[in-house]
Amino acid sequence: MAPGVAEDAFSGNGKISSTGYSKRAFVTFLAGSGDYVKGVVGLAKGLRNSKSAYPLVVAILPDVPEEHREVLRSQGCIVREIDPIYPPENQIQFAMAYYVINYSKLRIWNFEEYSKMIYLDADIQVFENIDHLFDLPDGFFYAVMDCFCEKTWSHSPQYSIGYCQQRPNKVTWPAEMGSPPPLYFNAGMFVFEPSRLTYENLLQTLKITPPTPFAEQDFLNMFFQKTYKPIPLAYNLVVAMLWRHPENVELEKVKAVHYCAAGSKPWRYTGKEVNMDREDVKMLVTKWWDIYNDESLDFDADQNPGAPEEETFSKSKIIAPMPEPAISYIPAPSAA
Ligand SMILES: O=c1ccn([C@@H]2O[C@H](COP(=O)(O)OP(=O)(O)O[C@H]3O[C@H](CO)[C@H](O)[C@H](O)[C@H]3O)[C@@H](O)[C@H]2O)c(=O)[nH]1
Ligand SMILES: O[C@H]1[C@H](O)[C@@H](O)[C@H](O)[C@@H](O)[C@H]1O
Ligand SMILES: [Mn+2]
Repeated sequence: MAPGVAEDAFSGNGKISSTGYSKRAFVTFLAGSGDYVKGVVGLAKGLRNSKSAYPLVVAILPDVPEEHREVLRSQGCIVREIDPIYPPENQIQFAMAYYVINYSKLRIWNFEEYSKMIYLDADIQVFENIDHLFDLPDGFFYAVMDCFCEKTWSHSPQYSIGYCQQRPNKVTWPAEMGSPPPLYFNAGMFVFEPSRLTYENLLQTLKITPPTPFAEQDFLNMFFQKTYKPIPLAYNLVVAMLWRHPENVELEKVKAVHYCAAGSKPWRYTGKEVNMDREDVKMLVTKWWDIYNDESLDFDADQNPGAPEEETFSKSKIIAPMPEPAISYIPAPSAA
């Protein structure tokens, strides 16, 4: 059990409380005209398959084409356009060049019509109901601890000495390197409370925070360091855990899988990249496709009168404009 979280917080059955229904939602993020829209469609269907009681909001950047917005609406998603957010200019190299667009995710703290949300990357699939996470006590930031062993971490001191918080006693943190790094979460999945105050604080803090390799993931880790509470790996199985820390993985208990390792995105999967020929990876990719291709999981507007919301409401209609920071920006590359 993750430190700091009561066992019974994970035994909920996903029932809707009479007051909480409209104030809770899942939220994902979509940028560009590429194939991540498939991930969002898969996720919407996966949430339906898991009998979730809550809708999926898709925070989209202006560069998402109208056909893709229409596909998302036809799958029951609530489409919300957001303006991009850029970090202060800096010469830093992101672990992946496109991570820069992920700072725009900070806009979801401004979705104040929801009291609690669960953020999921578009390359996550939910295989079992996780609605009970909405019942976790307010006031904390919940997410799954990351692993530092993949090459994407090669820039870090953790990677250079072979230290990973997933097995902190194998290589211990050397005293001469100071105190060990604080617990670090993967920002592909987290439970949070939208709040105007937090949102403004995030944007103000970003203005004075130089970008770092994991972009908004590093930033959120810094910002929520004191309120972060780890939750079990089953809520965001970063696929590399299968070969880096198999002793920590109980595959049959996994509820959400994060296809983030190189070559593992199901809609791009070829099986050729390193580790991609593993049987467990093939099985998880097949399970993703089974949901994506299952027509019985398509949204049925007749069964859901009134949903999804008719209109794609843009930020300008519902949110008072946020002044842009008076600093120079790194231009965002078009999304991969
Ligand atoms: O062209 C793109 C690229 C990304 N995305 C969105 O951005 C998310 C993040 O991208 P990836 O899933 O490809 O990235 P990783 O899983 O490797 O990224 C991890 O590190 C990132 C650092 O910026 C973010 O924190 C991200 O949430 C976290 O899971 C996607 O799921 C998707 O929702 C798009 O919509 N279009
Ligand atoms: O967010 C990143 C990303 O998901 C990478 O693919 C993974 O290797 C890292 O551990 C993680 O920090
Ligand atoms: Mn991801």
